[in-house]
Amino acid sequence: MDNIVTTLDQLQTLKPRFISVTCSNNKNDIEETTLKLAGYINNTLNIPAIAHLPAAYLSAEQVKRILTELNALNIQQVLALRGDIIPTVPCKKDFRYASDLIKFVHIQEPTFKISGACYPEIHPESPDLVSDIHYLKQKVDAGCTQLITQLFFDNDKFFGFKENCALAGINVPIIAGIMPITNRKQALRLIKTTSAHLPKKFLAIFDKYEHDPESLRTAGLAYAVDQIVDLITRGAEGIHLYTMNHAETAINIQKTIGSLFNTNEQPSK
Ligand SMILES: NC(=O)C1=CN([C@@H]2O[C@H](COP(=O)(O)OP(=O)(O)OC[C@H]3O[C@@H](n4cnc5c(N)ncnc54)[C@H](O)[C@@H]3O)[C@@H](O)[C@H]2O)C=CC1
Ligand SMILES: Nc1nc(=O)c2c([nH]1)NC[C@@H]1CN(c3ccc(C(=O)N[C@@H](CCC(=O)O)C(=O)O)cc3)CN21
Repeated sequence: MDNIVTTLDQLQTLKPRFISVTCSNNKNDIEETTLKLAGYINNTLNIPAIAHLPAAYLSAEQVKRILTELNALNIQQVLALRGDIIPTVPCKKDFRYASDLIKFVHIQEPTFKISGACYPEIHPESPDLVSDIHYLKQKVDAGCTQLITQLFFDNDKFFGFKENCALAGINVPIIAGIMPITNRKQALRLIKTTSAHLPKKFLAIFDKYEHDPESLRTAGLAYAVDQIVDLITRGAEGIHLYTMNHAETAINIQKTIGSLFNTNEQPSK
């Protein structure tokens, strides 16, 4: 917890438009972890916080209580998720899909800004693109005010996805989720859970610096910077950095291309 607070204090100096605080379905500890940290970000650092709310394993009563606690902390933004399914643990019945949760939050707390997750390369459980976009439209119609993407390394996938969203009448801002590679093991673990296409240029970095963590970090950061410049210049509405609790990643990006962020998001975790 102390480490995270130090990281957050460093991130504050970057004045991001928001900082989101993740939460795992695995642990069932949203009140002690996510809410506490979100409260610190929102009320001590004065940076708007978005609390991740994965609800597949929560009851409506539990979500109600969490929303009340968020209100008490003066936080009115959530990332409404189903979250990762734990194969050995059956889900609760109230929020089978994120759209069920979005509807519920929208009714309970009509003033909340609700973000939803989206998948430029299709959610791994979706049978095809059409059904994925169909259910994404349902999430937006249920009350999402913005979408944040799963991490990706190939910008063309993102822009293709944005076109498909526009065709489907999905008109809310789509914030691009970028994970600068700082740690090989951690990156591989997360990439495995996504269907992210790894471009040749990206794989070359991974191969060349397999045994050189310092150079991997340097090259990974440069890759992210290149990706972000391309996203901004081609019209992305915002960038969300998955900083994995490493403030220096965001600080380095700010130093290099911070002036491009005037009209864009630049948050973390
Ligand atoms: N803290 C975070 O940032 C976390 C993010 N995640 C991400 O969240 C993902 C799952 O959550 P969400 O995207 O919110 O889930 P979601 O409910 O929007 O979608 C999950 C899957 O169900 C499908 N689906 C959605 N609504 C449906 C419906 N009514 N009928 C049939 N199928 C439907 C979707 O196309 C997708 O394949 C995980 O796979 C993971 O990538 C997971 C945990 C934490
Ligand atoms: N499938 C999936 N699940 C997620 O939870 C998730 C996504 N995708 N995509 C976007 C973000 C990124 N998230 C992340 C990414 C990394 C860590 C992480 O660094 N975890 C630590 C372990 C933390 C712990 O459990 O103590 C690690 O070392 O991997 C956590 C959440 C959550 N989100």
